[in-house]
Amino acid sequence: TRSTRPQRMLKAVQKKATKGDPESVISAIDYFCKHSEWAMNVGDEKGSILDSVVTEVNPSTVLELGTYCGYSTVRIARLLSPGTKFITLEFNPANVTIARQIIAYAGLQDKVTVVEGSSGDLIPQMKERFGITTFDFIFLDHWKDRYLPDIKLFEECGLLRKGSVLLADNVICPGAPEYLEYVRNSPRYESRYYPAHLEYTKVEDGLEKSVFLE
Ligand SMILES: CCc1ncnc2c1ncn2[C@@H]1O[C@H](/C=C/CNC(=O)c2cc(-c3ccc(F)cc3)cc(O)c2O)[C@@H](O)[C@H]1O
Ligand SMILES: [Mg+2]
Repeated sequence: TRSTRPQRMLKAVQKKATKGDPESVISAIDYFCKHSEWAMNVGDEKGSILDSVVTEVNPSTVLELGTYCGYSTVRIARLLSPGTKFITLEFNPANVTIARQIIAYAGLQDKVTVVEGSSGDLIPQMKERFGITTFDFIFLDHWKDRYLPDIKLFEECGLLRKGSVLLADNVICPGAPEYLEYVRNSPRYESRYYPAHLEYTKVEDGLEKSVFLE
C-alpha cells in the first residue's frame, strides 16, 4: 500500500541527513517540505522564533503538544541544557513511530520522552507519571481547537508558575481565535504576537507568546 507523508519524510531524513546531527535533520525536513511535499512542521522561519524563545527561557521543564513527525521536537531538544525534562505528547501511534525515529536519527532520544496519548488525558497525569510540578516552557502545536481547553487544564492542574511561558503556533493560520481572545484578555497572562508566515509559504501566520503572571 502507498506510503504516508510522515514515512516519506523519515526516508528523506535517512537519505539526506547525517546521523547524530540535529541541524542536518532540520535542514533535510525543510528541504523535503520546500521541494517535495508540504507538511505541517513549524518550519524554518517560525522555527527560528521558537529557537530564540527557548534559548531566552532556558527551561528546566518543557512540554510540547502535538509531536507530529518530531521536527519542532528536534528544534527544541537540540537547545536544552543537560538534565532538562522534555515531554512531547502525540495521540496518533503512526506519528509516534515516525517521530521517535526522526528524533533518534538526530541523536536526541535521551533528551525527550515521546508519550502516546491525548493531551486531555495526559496533562492531569504529568505530576504522578513524570514527577513534574510545573512547566517552564510549553509549545502548543496540536489541533487548534484544543489550545484553549488545554491551557485551562494547565491552570486547573497547577502546572503553571509565575513566569511560565506558553508559545502557540498557527494563531492566524489555521487560527486559534478563542485561545487568542483568552490569553490576550486574561489578567493572568502577558501576551505578545510574533508575526511570520505559514511554514514554507507566503501566507500570514505567527506565534503567540504568553507569560503566566501569578
Ligand atoms: C486531542 C489533543 C491531542 N493530543 C495529542 N496529540 C494531538 C492532539 N491533537 C492533535 N494531535 C496530534 O498533533 C498533530 C496535529 C497537529 C495539528 N496541526 C495543524 O492542524 C496545523 C495545520 C496547518 C495548516 C494546514 C493546512 C493549511 F492550508 C494551512 C495550515 C499548519 C500547522 O502548522 C499546523 O500545526 C498530529 O500529529 C496529531 O495526531
Ligand atoms: Mg503548527
